[in-house]
Amino acid sequence: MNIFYDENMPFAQEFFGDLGQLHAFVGRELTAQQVKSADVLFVRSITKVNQALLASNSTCQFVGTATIGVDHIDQTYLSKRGITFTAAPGCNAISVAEYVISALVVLAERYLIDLFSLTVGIVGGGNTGTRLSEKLSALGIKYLICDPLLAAKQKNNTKDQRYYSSLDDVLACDVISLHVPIVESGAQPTFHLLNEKRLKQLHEKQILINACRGEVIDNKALLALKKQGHGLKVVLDVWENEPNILHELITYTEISSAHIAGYSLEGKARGTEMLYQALCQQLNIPIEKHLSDFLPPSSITEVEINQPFEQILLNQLVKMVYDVRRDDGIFRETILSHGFDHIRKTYPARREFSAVKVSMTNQAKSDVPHRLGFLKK
Ligand SMILES: NC(=O)C1=CN([C@@H]2O[C@H](COP(=O)(O)OP(=O)(O)OC[C@H]3O[C@@H](n4cnc5c(N)ncnc54)[C@H](O)[C@@H]3O)[C@@H](O)[C@H]2O)C=CC1
Ligand SMILES: O=C(O)C(=O)[C@H](O)COP(=O)(O)O
Repeated sequence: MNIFYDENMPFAQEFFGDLGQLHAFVGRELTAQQVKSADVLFVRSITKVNQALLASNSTCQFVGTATIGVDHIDQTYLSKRGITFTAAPGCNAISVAEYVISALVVLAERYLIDLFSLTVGIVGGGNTGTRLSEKLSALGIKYLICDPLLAAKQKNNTKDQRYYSSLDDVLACDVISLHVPIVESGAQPTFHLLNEKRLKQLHEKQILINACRGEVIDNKALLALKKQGHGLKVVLDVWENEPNILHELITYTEISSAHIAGYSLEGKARGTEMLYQALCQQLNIPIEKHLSDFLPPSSITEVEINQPFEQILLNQLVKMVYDVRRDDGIFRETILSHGFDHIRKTYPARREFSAVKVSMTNQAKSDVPHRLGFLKK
C-alpha cells in the first residue's frame, strides 16, 4: 500500500511506517503525476484535493486531512469517486485557544488592560470557540458566543444549554475572536463576514483576533480602516490569499503570525494520530499506537506556585509555555526575506499548557491553572 503524506506531519513514520510504503511530499507542490500511485493520501490544509489532483489516479481509496478545516478538499468529488474521506475535527482546537489566551495576556500587559474586566465575543461555537470559552471561564472572563447554526439546532439538542448571542452583540464586545470555517455561500456565509461596513462599526478600543481563516475579514478594508488611524487592535494569524498576503497590513497589527495558531506539537500530532485511527478502522486492524508513546517531555515539566492567582501570575505561567511574541517576532523579521511557508515549515517547538504540571502551595490554593489546561501534580 502506497501512503503519501505531507512532510509537515509529525510522527508520520511512527504511526504509518508499518502499514505501507511511505512517500513524503511538499504540501503546496504535490502534483497529479506524483500522486498517481497513491492508495492513501494524507494532506494538511495547503494541498487542494480535487479532480485536478486525482483524476489520473485510479488507486486512491482513502484521503485524510490532519486538520480541522476542510475547505481545501472537494468532498463532492471524492464521494463521486467512492473515495473515503476523513478529517481531524478538534485536533488543534486547544492550540488555537492557547494562541488567543497568549495574545490576550500580551496585549493586556502592553496596554495595562485588566483582563478580568473584559468581555470576549466569540464568533463560532464549535471546537475552537468552545475550547476558548472554557479557558475564559477558568479565568472568570466573561464571554458571549454567536453561532446561528448551533442556535438553530438547539431545539433538537437538549445537551446544548448555551445561550447564543446575536452577531451585533458579539461584535460590540471588548475582544472579538473569530472561530468559523470559511463558507462562501448559503444562509450563513463567513466569507468577508467582517466586511467594510462591519469593520467601520467597530470602536477604537476593541481587540480583533482572527485565528480561523483569512478570508473571514476583508483584509483590504481592514488596511484602509487602520490607515485612517482607527485604534482597533488587530491580531492576525490568518490572512487573505495565503501565502501571498497583504504585507502592508502587518505594520498595522499588534500581533502577526503565519497561520500557526494550531501548531502546538500536540495539535499537529493529534491530527496525525486521528488519521492513523481512521486508517486502522478502514483497514479493519487494531489501533496499537498512541500519541502519548511518541510525545517528548516539554523543556519545563513542573512548576510550583507560591502566591495567590492573579493577572501577573497568569502572564508568567502562560508566557512560560507559549509567548505569542516569539511567533510575531519571527514573522515580522523573516516574512519578506523567507516567505510565509518557510516560517510555517521551520516552526519552532511549542507545547500546550497540559505539557506542564503545576502544583500550588497552601498560600496559593486555586484551581485556575488546572482549569486553564495545566496538569495537576
Ligand atoms: N489558525 C489555525 O491554525 C487554525 C484555524 N482553524 C480554522 O478555524 C475554523 C473553526 O474551527 P473549529 O471551531 O474547530 O470548527 P467547528 O466546525 O468545530 O466549529 C465551527 C463553528 O462555526 C459555526 N459557524 C459557521 N458559520 C457561522 C457563522 N456565519 N456565524 C457564526 N458561527 C458560524 C458552526 O456552526 C460551528 O459550530 C476551522 O474551520 C478552520 O478553518 C482551525 C484550526 C487551526
Ligand atoms: O486545522 C486547520 O484547519 C488549520 O488551519 C491548520 O492548523 C493549518 O495547518 P496546515 O495544514 O496548513 O499545516
